[in-house]
Amino acid sequence: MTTPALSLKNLNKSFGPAKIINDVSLDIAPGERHAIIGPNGAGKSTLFNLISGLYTPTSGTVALHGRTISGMPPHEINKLGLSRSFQVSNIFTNMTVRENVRCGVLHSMGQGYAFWKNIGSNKAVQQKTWEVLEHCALTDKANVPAALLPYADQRALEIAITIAGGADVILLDEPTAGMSHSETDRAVDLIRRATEGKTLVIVEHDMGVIFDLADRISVLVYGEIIASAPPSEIRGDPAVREAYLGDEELPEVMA
Ligand SMILES: Nc1ncnc2c1ncn2[C@@H]1O[C@H](COP(=O)(O)OP(=O)(O)OP(=O)(O)O)[C@@H](O)[C@H]1O
Repeated sequence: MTTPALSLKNLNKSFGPAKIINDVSLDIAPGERHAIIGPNGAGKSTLFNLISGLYTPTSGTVALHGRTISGMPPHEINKLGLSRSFQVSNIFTNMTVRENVRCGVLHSMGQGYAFWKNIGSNKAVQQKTWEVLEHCALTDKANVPAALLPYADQRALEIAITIAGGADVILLDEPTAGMSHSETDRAVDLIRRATEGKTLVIVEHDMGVIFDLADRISVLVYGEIIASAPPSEIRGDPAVREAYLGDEELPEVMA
C-alpha cells in the first residue's frame, strides 16, 4: 500500500477538562483532495492546528509521508512539505503581489525571508514566482500593493503564497469565506488548478465547494469523525444527515 501523504492516528486534544478532538484516525492518500466538514465548534480548526504543528496533541500522532511530525514546530513541518493557509489573511499588505509570492518562493528555497540579500535578480526565484502568479491568475496584478487588492484577490494571493512554498500537502482553512457566488466559483477553479498533483486538505463551510472539489469527505462532529467517504456516499449517510439536522439546516447539496 502507498504511504499516506498524511496519517492521523488516535489523535486526541483536550483543553483542560474539555475534550475537543476525540480519537481521530484518518489516512489521506497522496494527490487526494480531502474535505473536513462539520457543524460550528466541531473541532475543524483545532484539527488543522494539530496537523500544522500549532498545537501539540494530548495523545496520538500525525505523520507526513510516513514521518511523525506531531510535536515538531510549524516551521519544521513546513520545511518537510506541508503548508497551511489561515481563515484570516496572512499576506504582507504593504508589499506588492509579486513580492508576497516571492517571499513564499524564497522561503521554500531555504532562504527564509532574506530581504537583505540581492536575490531579486535570481533567475530561478523570478521564474518560480512568475509561475505561481500565472497559476493563480495574478500576473496582471503583480505590481499592485496587496492592500489594494479586492478581497477575493487577497484570498487568491493567500493561496498563491501557500503553494509558492513548494509544499506537496496543502491545508486550506475556509478559502472561500466571505466570497460572492462568482468569486467562489473563481476560487474553486484556482484551488483546483493550483493544487493539481498535490494533496489538499480543506475545511470549508460552503457545501457546494466541498461537493464540487473533494474526492473524499470526513465529517467531524463533537471532535469525532463520524463518516469518511466519497461525496456521493456522504450525501446519503443517515448519521451525517442527522448530525447536520440536529445542528443547522441541511445544506442544499445534501438535501
Ligand atoms: N485554545 C483553545 N482553548 C480552549 N478551547 C479551545 C481552544 N481552541 C478551540 N477551543 C474550543 O474547541 C472547540 C472547537 O473549536 P474549533 O475552532 O476547532 O471548531 P471549528 O469546527 O473550527 O468551528 P468553526 O466551524 O466555527 O470555525 C470550541 O468549543 C472552541 O471553543
